[in-house]
Amino acid sequence: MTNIHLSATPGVLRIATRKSPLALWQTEHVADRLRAAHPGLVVELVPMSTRGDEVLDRSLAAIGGKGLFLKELELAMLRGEADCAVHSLKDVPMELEPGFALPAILARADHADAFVSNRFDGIDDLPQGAVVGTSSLRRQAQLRARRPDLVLRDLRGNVNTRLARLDAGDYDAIVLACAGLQRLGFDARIRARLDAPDWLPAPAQGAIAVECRSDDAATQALFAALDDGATRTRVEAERAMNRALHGSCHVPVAAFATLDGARLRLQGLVGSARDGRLVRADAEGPIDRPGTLGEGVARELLELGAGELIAGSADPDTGPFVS
Ligand SMILES: NCc1[nH]cc(CCC(=O)O)c1CC(=O)O
Repeated sequence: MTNIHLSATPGVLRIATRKSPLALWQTEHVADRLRAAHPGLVVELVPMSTRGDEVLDRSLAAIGGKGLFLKELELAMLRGEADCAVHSLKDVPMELEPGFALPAILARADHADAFVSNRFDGIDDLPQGAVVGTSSLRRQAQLRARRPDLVLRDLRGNVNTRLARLDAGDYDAIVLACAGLQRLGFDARIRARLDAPDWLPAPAQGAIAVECRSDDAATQALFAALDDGATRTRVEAERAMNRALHGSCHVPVAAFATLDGARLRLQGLVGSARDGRLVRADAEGPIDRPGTLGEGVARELLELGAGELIAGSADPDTGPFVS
């Protein structure tokens, strides 16, 4: 694949990435897949120091800004410093910045959440009043619904930091994504998978997406080989539901779609991290209309009172939490 013209140096593709261990793993993974699909193509990583520190991220979320680190990587693409960027799709805003596209959504890894603890086997095994760490409103709402007695404490930082805080004894258990743990070699830390239909993941959890400029046809052509149609269909339904609820990764919204032949099934949930109220809905539709299915489930959730739960989820003092 040497005849494709790339904007900067012909034959070289530069991928912007954040510097966290999970972001670097995911970007290396995409780079390896790309090299395998296009022998001779030179793929380089452009690790970026983002200003997306947690304080800033939180204050931006509070005023309605979203995913600061995405903006940084997009700026790099606009400046011509990188051709594309790799993201966890669950952290990508429902509305992309104008002028950007997702040319590849990779085959989904494990979509489920993980219960991680050094002492207990699962949520139901926790003693009365146990302390569980997670800053995700979605995870907090589902924990509260199942175990109103638990003490939920904030837990931020990258996967490695969160595990270190568990090991330091700050929590009895924490909840993380299985996919992130598995990618970083921490499979053995998963004590229980929290899975559908009882427990639902974030929309698009476990899926990696590549972003590039929508006018960059050469980069889009290179990534076609990495796109997984089944995953794209499923996450489109999940993200359409979240979009219709005006969701982001800062609201207690969960969604999980599955494919069964030509049928697409979507389960959705909206909750309250404060009192554990949950509303659930699910529906089935044809695989060629994922957006319609997502919007339909969102409408059902709104009829069940999801709007009030979402509006009541933002903490007036600290702003919404980050997942
Ligand atoms: N918000 C951080 C984040 N973004 C994506 C993942 C996991 C990987 C994935 O969903 O693909 C994680 C860590 C976690 O939630 O435990």
